[in-house]
Amino acid sequence: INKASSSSSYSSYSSSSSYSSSSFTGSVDPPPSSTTTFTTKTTASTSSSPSDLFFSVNKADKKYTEAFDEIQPLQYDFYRDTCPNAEEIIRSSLHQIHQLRPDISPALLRLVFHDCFIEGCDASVLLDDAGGSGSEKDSLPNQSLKGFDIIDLIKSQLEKECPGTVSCADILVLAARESVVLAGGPFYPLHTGRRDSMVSYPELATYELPSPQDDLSRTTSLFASRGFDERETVSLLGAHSTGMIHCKFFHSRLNNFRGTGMPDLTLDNDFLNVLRSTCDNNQSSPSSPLSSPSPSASTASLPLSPSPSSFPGINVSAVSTIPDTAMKMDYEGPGRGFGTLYYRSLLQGKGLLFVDQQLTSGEQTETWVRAYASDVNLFQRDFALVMMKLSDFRVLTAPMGQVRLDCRKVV
Ligand code: HEM
Ligand SMILES: [Ca+2]
Repeated sequence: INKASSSSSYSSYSSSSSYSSSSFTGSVDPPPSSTTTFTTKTTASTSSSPSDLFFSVNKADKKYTEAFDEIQPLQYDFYRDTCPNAEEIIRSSLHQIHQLRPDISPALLRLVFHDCFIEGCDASVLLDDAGGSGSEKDSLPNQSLKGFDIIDLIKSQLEKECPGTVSCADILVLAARESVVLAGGPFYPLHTGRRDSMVSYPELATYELPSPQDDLSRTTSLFASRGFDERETVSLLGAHSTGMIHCKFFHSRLNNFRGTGMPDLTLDNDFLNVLRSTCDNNQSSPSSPLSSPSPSASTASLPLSPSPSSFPGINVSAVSTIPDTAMKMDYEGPGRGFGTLYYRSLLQGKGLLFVDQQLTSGEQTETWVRAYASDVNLFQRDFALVMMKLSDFRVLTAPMGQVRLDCRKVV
């Protein structure tokens, strides 16, 4: 397996993390109520980026010592000579697509998370099954992923402009960045020069991707094993400020939660009723009964971050452009934005997924939920930093990996 790092480097990456908040957006002060220490994030840094650190960590890794001298670092504007319009093509394509299919931006953000979490940001999630050995995209946690067709579209444009040059892994992280911006989140700088994996990891995707039913300790340990501390985990989940969620992912919380015969008691009562009526109304659709075990069965969905103050004004509208989402609910209310509302909803017991709501059950994580609920700038700054870290996680660079010509197939 052609990877530039070993799993043993995860912890070194985390514990010696020296990429600094201050190098990007100014120093990060703890919120007044916080008891967390910030030694890793506020320490002044001589390393200019997470990827620099990544390479210094791996230089010490004997397994890669021989090949290491050849391994190229990620670079700022890697395609400046070979495909100078690459980033602009990705940006403008996404803006155009967003006009027609606004559901695609959140889908791409989710896609990059599911790629980077499994063996790093190497576009492994985009590979189709070849030869019957399975693929990540067919694994259970990935069956509701969308946006593969959009990546294909962008890739085909880039292939016309500069054949065989821009990797699918770079397309994915750059597209996700645009998606964040389109959702009202922060812009963050990204280095490029990632290469694509030659392998798909269906088993890892099945067992290592977090589940919406996970409790806090499972979630924090999955993220910690990839070098993300609790603060970073809470900020990453702020991605749930945008997009849709199908009833099937939270339906078990509404009536018979974990066999208790009762709903999940951490759910706010009014909110519970809204969720019940939304999901149960849509159960009546003959083509999509919620009780069916089919993955595409439950078609009702909600914005991940509903405005808590606007339940009476829910506007339910059919969205014909989203084939696997029959209903979209638009909550209109004051203060809609990327970040703050999601965390405020959690504080009010209005998290849609159990895994989201769990963030308020731990001392450290709850501190961060409160901090982000009240300080959108803090959230946006942390979110930008953690997306940079995620996007640089365990990347492959030349001479490792390859640049695929078709994102679904190894060359
Ligand atoms: C504990 C970790 C996480 C779990 C269990 C989780 C689970 C889920 C689930 C079940 C959905 C609903 C999918 C659907 O209804 O089709 C969803 C949607 C989404 N997730 Fe996560 N997620 C996690 C973390 C993240 C992270 C770290 C990101 C990005 C940085 C992210 C981005 C998104 C986005 C943007 C959507 C909306 C997708 C759309 O509208 O198409 N998630 N997530
Ligand atoms: Ca991957």
